[in-house]
Amino acid sequence: MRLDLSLYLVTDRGLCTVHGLVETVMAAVRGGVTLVQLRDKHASDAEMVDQARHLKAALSGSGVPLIINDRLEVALAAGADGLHIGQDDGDVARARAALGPEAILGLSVQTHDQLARLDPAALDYLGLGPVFATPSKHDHAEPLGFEGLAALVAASPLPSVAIGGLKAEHLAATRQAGAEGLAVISAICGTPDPEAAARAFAPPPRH
Ligand SMILES: Cc1ncc(COP(=O)(O)OP(=O)(O)O)c(N)n1
Ligand SMILES: Cc1nc(C(=O)O)sc1CCOP(=O)(O)O
Ligand SMILES: [Mg+2]
Repeated sequence: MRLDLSLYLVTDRGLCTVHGLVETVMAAVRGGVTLVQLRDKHASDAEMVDQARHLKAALSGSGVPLIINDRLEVALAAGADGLHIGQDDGDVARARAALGPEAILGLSVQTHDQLARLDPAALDYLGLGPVFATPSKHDHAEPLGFEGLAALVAASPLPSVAIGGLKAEHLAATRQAGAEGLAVISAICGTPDPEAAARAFAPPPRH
């Protein structure tokens, strides 16, 4: 499946109180989300496989891939399109070997040391952040700001999305920093109209 990092929705079931998880995601896809990550820190593996299967069915035919956060076994069991792991979430080479060459595999990076150590051949994209402090991830690293983001993007061997406290008003600065896209939770999940919230991230028309 084609990897378009423009607008990456990372889910938080606890914030999808108005429409529920699947309807929130599908509204956001209608609004322009290009990639979806199922992230649930509280669900059991079985619950997450169930959520992933429902999402996968709903996304079928949309061309939008479903990525699983953290849990390789869930990604495999649900037949998801890929996996996103952080620095402490397991071995990239093992994940690639288990998922196969066609799956999408993303890695979180916060520092230049981490960039220098990664194996680009095993990965498809990087999640760089946090740009800003955010209540959506309690254990996040020191915020990068746009200058720090630009320095990481410049040194990155792979396409990247920026993450952490990003809103639609940050689209231009994020692109200016060189990231291919923005990954967001609360700017879409926590809103009463996820379709409109996603649409707000559309780039302005070119003249
Ligand atoms: C696109 C994207 N980028 C970064 C992250 C953060 O991953 P990680 O550092 O493993 O933190 P958790 O999300 O697991 O709390 C991400 N999920 N997605
Ligand atoms: C899941 C996640 N990872 C981050 C990182 O810095 O790696 S920040 C983050 C939370 C992003 O949520 P929001 O868009 O609501 O700020
Ligand atoms: Mg993780």
